[in-house]
This record gives sequence, C-alpha cells and structure tokens, in this order.
Amino acid sequence: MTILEKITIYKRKEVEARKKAFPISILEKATLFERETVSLSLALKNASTGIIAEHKRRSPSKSVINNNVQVQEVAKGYEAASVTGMSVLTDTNFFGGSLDDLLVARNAVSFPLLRKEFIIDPYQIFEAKAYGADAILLIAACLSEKELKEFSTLAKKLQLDVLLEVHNEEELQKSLHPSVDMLGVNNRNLKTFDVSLDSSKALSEAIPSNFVKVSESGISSIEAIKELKNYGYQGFLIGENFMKTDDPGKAASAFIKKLNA
Ligand SMILES: O=C(O)c1ccccc1NCC(=O)[C@H](O)[C@H](O)COP(=O)(O)O
Repeated sequence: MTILEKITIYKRKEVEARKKAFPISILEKATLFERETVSLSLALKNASTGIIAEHKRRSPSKSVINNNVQVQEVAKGYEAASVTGMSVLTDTNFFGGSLDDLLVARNAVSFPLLRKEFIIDPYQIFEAKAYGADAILLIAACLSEKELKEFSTLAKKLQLDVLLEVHNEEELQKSLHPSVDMLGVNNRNLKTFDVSLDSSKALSEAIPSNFVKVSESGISSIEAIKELKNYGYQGFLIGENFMKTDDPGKAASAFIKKLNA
C-alpha cells in the first residue's frame, strides 16, 4: 500500500468522526467563516520571490523535522521574512499538525495561508474556511476528475483559492479546470519519496499559462529557484529547508535576502 493510500484510508475515518462532532452548520457559524480571504494566486502573480514557506513538524519521508518551535513564532518569522504565503500542515497523524495550528497562524499574520491537507471530502473545505485558510490544496492522486471539479468549484464559492497538486502528465490532464488557480508540481514522488526538480521541469510546458505554476518539495537552493523561474514557475513551496533550523523565520529571511541580492 502506498503512503497516499494509507493516509486517505485514515482520513476517511477521521473526517466521518469530525463531521459528527462539528457539523457543517456549526463550521458556518465560526467568526472566520465570514472573513474576506486574501488570494494566494494573486499574491504569487505580483511577488518578486514567490516563496510559500511551510510549517511542518514531521513527515512520512523524514520523520521528525522540528518539534521545538511554536507555530505563532514561525508564522511571525515568515511574515518578517516577507514570504508570499504560508502553508500550514493540518494533518495530525502523519505530520504532527492540526487545525489549531492554522487558527494560531491566522491570528498571528494577515498574509495568505494555505491549508495543507489530504482533502477527500467537501467537509474539509468548509473546515479550511472556518479555521482561517485563504487557499486549499487538492491532490490529483487522491481524487477523481469529478471530485477535482466539484471540490474546486466549492472552494471558489467559499472564496478560497485552489492549489492543485500533480506529479505526472496523466494527473495534469485531469486537473485543468477553470476553478483551479494554481497548478503545483510535487517534486517528491509519493510512492518512492525520491525528490527531483526534473518533475517540475518536465511538466512546465504542459501547464497552460492561465494557471499560476508552483513547484513543491525538495527546494533548498537559490540556484534551484532561479532555474525553476526560467521554466515559468512563480511559486515555490519550501518546508524542510526552513523547518529543520532552530528559527525557520530567520532561515527564510536569509534565503530571501540571498535570492533578492
Ligand atoms: O513530505 C513528505 O514526506 C510527504 C509524504 C507524503 C505525502 C506528502 C508529503 N509531503 C507534503 C508536501 O507536499 C511537502 O511538505 C511540501 O511540498 C514541502 O516539501 P519540502 O520542502 O521537501 O519539505
């Protein structure tokens, strides 16, 4: 069984339990549900660096990355570093994150926040809105074409931007819907955990120009960003490279200064 299969099996049970505890009617009453969102895709279009910095405590490929930092400090540090957006992993079982992390980050900063989650049910999109996200991630490998269409349409109705993640041409071809804002190419093969920027390079030409192109995972050098920019990428999702340090905000700041130098 692949890690994605394991995660989605777990998610289905988790989501059913959450639906019972907090029905959509309760989520819709949350103060943040009425909040005007900030567009991540627009921010990336206007950005000079386009860094989406991630809060990631642990992962299936790397185990523990950082359990010692507070999400509020990380969010404020990323804001001070002038990142374009922040990705907050909300999965608990595999990544050690939570929806509370998203809420804490929302209360700390005003720049766009991406709910990084394995979304397999529309209920999770309502949750994203209620906990202060500006954008959601949809993963093509976890969803049918019909679900991708339905979920991205719902997200847009809730004023959330959609980052749709693909890893190969077949996934890309089922993902080209008008309700998708950003197409993310994951450089990490989620079956083998191998990471190669060649995935982003290989798919770049096949992504129509009306989508903001985002390169995800395994990015740790200025040279990589410069090269990916030449392939048309405007967004760069970076987790471990910042989170493995004692002060992720400081690491992001140093990285962005070098990039702008
Ligand atoms: O990171 C993993 O090990 C992983 C395993 C299974 C599913 C998803 C996984 N990662 C999620 C991500 O997309 C990354 O956290 C994100 O792109 C940042 O990657 P990195 O900069 O390499 O930490």
